[in-house]
Amino acid sequence: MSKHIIPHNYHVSKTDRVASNKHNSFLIWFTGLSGSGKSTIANLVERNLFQKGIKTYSLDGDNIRKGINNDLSFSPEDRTENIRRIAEVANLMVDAGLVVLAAFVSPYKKDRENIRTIVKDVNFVEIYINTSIEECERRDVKGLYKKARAGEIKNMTGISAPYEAPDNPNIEIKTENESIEDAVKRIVDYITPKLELKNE
Ligand SMILES: Nc1ncnc2c1ncn2[C@@H]1O[C@H](COP(=O)(O)OS(=O)(=O)O)[C@@H](OP(=O)(O)O)[C@H]1O
Ligand SMILES: Nc1ncnc2c1ncn2[C@@H]1O[C@H](COP(=O)(O)OP(=O)(O)O)[C@@H](O)[C@H]1O
Repeated sequence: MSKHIIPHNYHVSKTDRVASNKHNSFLIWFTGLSGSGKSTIANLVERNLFQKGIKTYSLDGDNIRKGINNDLSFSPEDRTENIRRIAEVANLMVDAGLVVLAAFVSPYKKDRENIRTIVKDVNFVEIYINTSIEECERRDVKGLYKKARAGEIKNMTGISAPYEAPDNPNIEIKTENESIEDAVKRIVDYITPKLELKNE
């Protein structure tokens, strides 16, 4: 090492940040079809945590695909790059001491495995919002399925592009059988012990 490169002795570490926040930081990842309920459930989980004083931040299509990833389409390659960049951004936020909630279709298993590698297994909670394509199409929250059926949208997940369901998610929510409130409670109950700092 050159004598001109002085090590940073006063670096603020992740350990310092989580100690200051008084809770652990990690990434809660919601995957599922468009209209499955990812954003609805993630937003309510975030509100619940935020009201308890947890430092949180949500990443979703609105703040990512309109910003840092506005150069990406819905081709398989671009979805892979979309998820990789989101995982890298989330990793920085976890390092900054935040509980990050990310809601993305993320249809490919290999891309979700890559998130696990980027943020490290212990920092990753995978939640599968399992709603059938028939129900998502019935809800058609944004009118996208109608457009996909009319051939106006190509590569629509569940219609003309695949969705690879997780084999072993930390939590699976079947929204056709479970209310929004019950799903939020189940997720918050799962997360709460993970927030606790050990060796205090
Ligand atoms: N072709 C196609 N397939 C799936 N979804 C589409 C498509 N085109 C646009 N949209 C809208 O974009 C949102 C999905 O973006 P994501 O970044 O989550 O997708 S991915 O993870 O890269 O697959 C998704 O948002 P959500 O409905 O919130 O899931 C859709 O509203
Ligand atoms: N049990 C449930 N869990 C989540 N959403 C539900 C449920 N039942 C009905 N919905 C409705 O389904 C829609 C899901 O939309 P949204 O959360 O935007 O999905 P996504 O973010 O996956 O595209 C919302 O209108 C929501 O009110």
